[in-house]
Amino acid sequence: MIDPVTLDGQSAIGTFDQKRAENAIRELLIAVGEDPDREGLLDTPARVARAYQEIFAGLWQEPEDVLTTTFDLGHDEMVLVKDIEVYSTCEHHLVPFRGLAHVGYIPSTSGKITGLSKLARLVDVYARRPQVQERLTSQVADSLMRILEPRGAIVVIECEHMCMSMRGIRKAGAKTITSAVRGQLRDPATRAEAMSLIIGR
Ligand SMILES: Nc1nc2c(ncn2[C@@H]2O[C@H](COP(=O)(O)OP(=O)(O)OP(=O)(O)O)[C@@H](O)[C@H]2O)c(=O)[nH]1
Ligand SMILES: [Zn+2]
Repeated sequence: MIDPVTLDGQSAIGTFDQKRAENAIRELLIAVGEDPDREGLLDTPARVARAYQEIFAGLWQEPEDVLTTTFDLGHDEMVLVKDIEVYSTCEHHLVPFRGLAHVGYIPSTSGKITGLSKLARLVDVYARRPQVQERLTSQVADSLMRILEPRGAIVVIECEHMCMSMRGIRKAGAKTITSAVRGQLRDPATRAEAMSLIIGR
């Protein structure tokens, strides 16, 4: 048994094992009644394993890896990046959920801010793990608060879960909306301002 390492409340065993993933996909194909030796499936286990390495790349990253560039611009009002594409994987069914993330924060009084693209990279670090939407949302907010030390942060994520549309209850189009609000953004007026920026399309 390999000791797991803990990453923000999630655990991982630390490395991606391509051969093990390939064997597992081959076994899965047999289990569903397929023939993994037919021509069209010969390269599939290796291909799927590589795809999983990409889809779960966030397991080998820390938020500190992406929230590197910070500037002291002296801007101490809200910064909000909205409509960030999110692709993640439901940890219950290992099928995708996808949608949009909106990430905002009020910089510290010193005006410590990060590059705009880094907010989208931060979402990716956590989205590229086996996830539930609630945890993804709070991990993004909590790591922003920890690393940038802003006065407040808000993260709103809206996604369609394929486990609810392509199987199970089969309700295509249903959207799940989650939010995590920290610090001064909990103040009703500030929160309302952020929400109106997010909702106003
Ligand atoms: N809270 C939460 N639930 C999720 C998320 N992704 C999937 N789920 C739910 O996880 C639950 C798992 O329920 P189970 O009863 O164990 O699994 P199941 O029999 O496959 O459930 P059904 O999807 O209802 O067929 C389902 O209700 C999913 O909709 C998520 O990000 N957050
Ligand atoms: Zn699911």
